[in-house]
Amino acid sequence: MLELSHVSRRYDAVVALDDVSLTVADGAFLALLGPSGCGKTTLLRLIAGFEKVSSGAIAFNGRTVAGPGLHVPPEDRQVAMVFQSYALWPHMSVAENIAFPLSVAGVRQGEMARRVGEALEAVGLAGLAARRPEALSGGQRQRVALARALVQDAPVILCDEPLANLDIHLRAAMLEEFRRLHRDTGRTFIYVTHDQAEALALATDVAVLDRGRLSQRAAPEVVYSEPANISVAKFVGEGAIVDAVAEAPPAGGKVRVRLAGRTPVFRAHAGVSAGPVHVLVRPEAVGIGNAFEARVLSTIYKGAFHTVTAELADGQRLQLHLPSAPAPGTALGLTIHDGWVIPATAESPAAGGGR
Ligand SMILES: Nc1ncnc2c1ncn2[C@@H]1O[C@H](COP(=O)(O)OP(=O)(O)OP(=O)(O)O)[C@@H](O)[C@H]1O
Repeated sequence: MLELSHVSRRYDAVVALDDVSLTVADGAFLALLGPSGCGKTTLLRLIAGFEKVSSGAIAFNGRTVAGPGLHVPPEDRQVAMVFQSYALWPHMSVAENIAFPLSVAGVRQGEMARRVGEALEAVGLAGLAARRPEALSGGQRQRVALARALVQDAPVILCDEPLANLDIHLRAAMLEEFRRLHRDTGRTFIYVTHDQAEALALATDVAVLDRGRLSQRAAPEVVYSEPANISVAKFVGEGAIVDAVAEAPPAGGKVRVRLAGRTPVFRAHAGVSAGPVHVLVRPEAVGIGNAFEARVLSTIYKGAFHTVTAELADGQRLQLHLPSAPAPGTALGLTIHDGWVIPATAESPAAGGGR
């Protein structure tokens, strides 16, 4: 188990990470998610040991590796890292690149050859052992980097946006690859991404960072359907955040709100009290019905459906998916099947609520 306790990292006046505590169970796939500059890479580099904590502590299986006056170097932490840039040696073959960490660790030739062979097999590159990185595609290079991480037998694999440089088709194939390797190897993966679809697809746990602080750490389904605050709600998934007024504190996890002249009942965050609230409404929770009068503002063709932005009577906007595109200005009757009520904060939703 990996445990971070009150970890902060400052660079002069910049607070890159602010009092982050979290635990990662053995065999988990934790996605670190958040907007650019929120501290994801810093957190990964602190775990790897490439950076020192300013305060707080990091422990692997009860052994403290970073803390006040203590900094265990990366090579003694039993972690392996996969970088966005692949970081392969251009003058070495694929096999030599993968063997490199083993030769540094003094592993014998015979065992090295066996382990390199297994790692090549695991990532589907058995036929390319003698190639140089320059003669590989981006996806193949990333597989080499992945094999070099796997070959080390480190129980924790740290991945820093490994798919960011790949085109959309390769990303999908490599997503499958990461998922399969996680399942087959039983290792713990900590995976930095700013792509929420990637995080939701791969992770057993998601940690969302916002300006250096941990906003939420939960299963992907929980982060999606019950975001802890408005920054998580805005960052993960599609949908609109609308202003409403809760009529009373929630009871049994539900609350009645006043919204655009109606009083629907929605699921509610435990921190909600009576008064102004925000409501996250996902497009799949909105359908044609007769609860809310609305008017079509715009549509975007998405292949399998059209994403329609519609304006409610009070001027707030919702999104929904429809099989065909109504013309702008068309009157629509809508129903909202589901909403997630978040306490109102100083931070107000985007103008009009839609994204
Ligand atoms: N070596 C450094 N010196 C000064 N500031 C730094 C340093 N490294 C990171 N920072 C700052 O710390 C904050 C967090 O950076 P970090 O790279 O961890 O964010 P990130 O979430 O990984 O962003 P991105 O998705 O853009 O890679 C940023 O404000 C960044 O400018």
